[in-house]
Order: sequence, then C-alpha cells, then structure tokens
Amino acid sequence: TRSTRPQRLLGAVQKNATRGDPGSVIQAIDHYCRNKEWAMNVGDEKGCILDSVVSEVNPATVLELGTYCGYSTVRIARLLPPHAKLITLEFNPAVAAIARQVIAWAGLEDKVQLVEGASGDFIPRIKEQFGVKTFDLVFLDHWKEYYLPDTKLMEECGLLRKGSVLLADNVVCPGAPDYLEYVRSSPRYESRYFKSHLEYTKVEDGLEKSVFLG
Ligand SMILES: COCc1ccccc1-c1cc(O)c2[nH]cnc(=O)c2c1
Ligand SMILES: [Mg+2]
Repeated sequence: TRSTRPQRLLGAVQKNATRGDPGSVIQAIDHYCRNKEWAMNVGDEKGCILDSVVSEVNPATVLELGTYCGYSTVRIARLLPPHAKLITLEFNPAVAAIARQVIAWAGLEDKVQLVEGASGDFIPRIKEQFGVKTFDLVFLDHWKEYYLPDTKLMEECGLLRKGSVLLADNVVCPGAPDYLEYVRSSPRYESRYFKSHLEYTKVEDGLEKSVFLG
C-alpha cells in the first residue's frame, strides 16, 4: 500500500539530515516540502518569526498544540535552554509515531514530551499529570476551530500567568476569526499580528502573538 505523506517526509529527513543536527532536519523538511511535496509544517518563513518569539521569551515551559511531523517541535526545542521542557500534543497516533522519529533524529527527545490525545481532554490534566504550573509559551497549530475553546480552557485551568505568550499559526489561512476577535478585543491580552505567508507558498498567512496580562 502507498506510503503516507508523513512517512515520505520522515524518509527525506533520514536520507538528507544528519542525526543530532536539528538545523539539518529543518533544512531537509523545508527542501522536501518546497520542492517535492507540500506539507503543513509552519515552514521556514513563519519559522523564523517563531524562532524570534522563542528566543525573546526564552521559555522554561512550552506547550505545543498540534505536533504533526515535529517540524515546529524541532524548531522550538533546538532553541530551549537546558532543563526547559516542551510538551507537544498530537491527536493522530500514526502522525505522532512519525513525529517521534523526526524529534529523535534531531537528538531532541530529552527536551520534548510528545503526548497523543485530544486537547480538550488533555489540557485539564496537564497540571496533575505533568507537574507543570503555568506555560511561558503556547504554540497553537492544531485545528483552527479549537484555538478559542482551548485558550479559554487554559485560562480556566490556570495554565497561563501574567506574561504567558500565546503564538498562533494560520490565523489568516485557513483562518481563526473567532480566536482573533477574542485575543484582539479582550482586555486580558496584548495582541500583535506578524504578517507572513502560508508555508512554501505566496498565499498570505501570519502568526498572532498574544501576551496574557493576568
Ligand atoms: C489540512 O489542511 C492543510 C491546509 C490546506 C490549505 C491551507 C492551509 C492548510 C493548513 C496549514 C497549516 O499550517 C495548518 N496547521 C495546523 N493545522 C492545520 O490544519 C493546518 C492547515
Ligand atoms: Mg500550521
């Protein structure tokens, strides 16, 4: 039976990237997705904006909603200080299995905890199961319909503190209008749009950075 897109992406990493070298894993995925087969990684252009936010926040605790093949997981984890922790959540077990191998190829498995499950079930359990008090940075990149409910759930579960940063992918394409309306109008957030393009295309997309004010 035909391989899946994530399997082919993993193959490109194993063929072209150097084990233990996160930069080469990022390059291998971007080259494959730009030249061979598009895939929904945050990509190199929005990835540079992600890098700058991670470096600015210098987080000790990160939550990523939506792992996919682990591209942004590697981008984030490679910039984390020692002992910092990234928890990443993926709904699809087959895709999670690929992401684990991509993260391992980059040599970043010690900084990353990949969890399989649905965000609505998982978020209320984080404090108890993972001993996390609050997140310094949350990267929302799962499904646009869940950005707003999951943000409200994180607030309710006390997972955000004054200064926690939410960074959301795809706020223009595919778009998360209800989420944007919320973080831009709520007095509890200071929000800013970073205009960019949908990964590997000329279509407009962007990242929304929203600081929780407590
Ligand atoms: C399955 O749709 C793929 C697609 C098709 C056209 C335009 C955008 C997207 C897209 C791009 C992304 O970065 C994404 N990131 C996270 N979860 C997504 O569903 C997602 C979708
Ligand atoms: Mg995305």
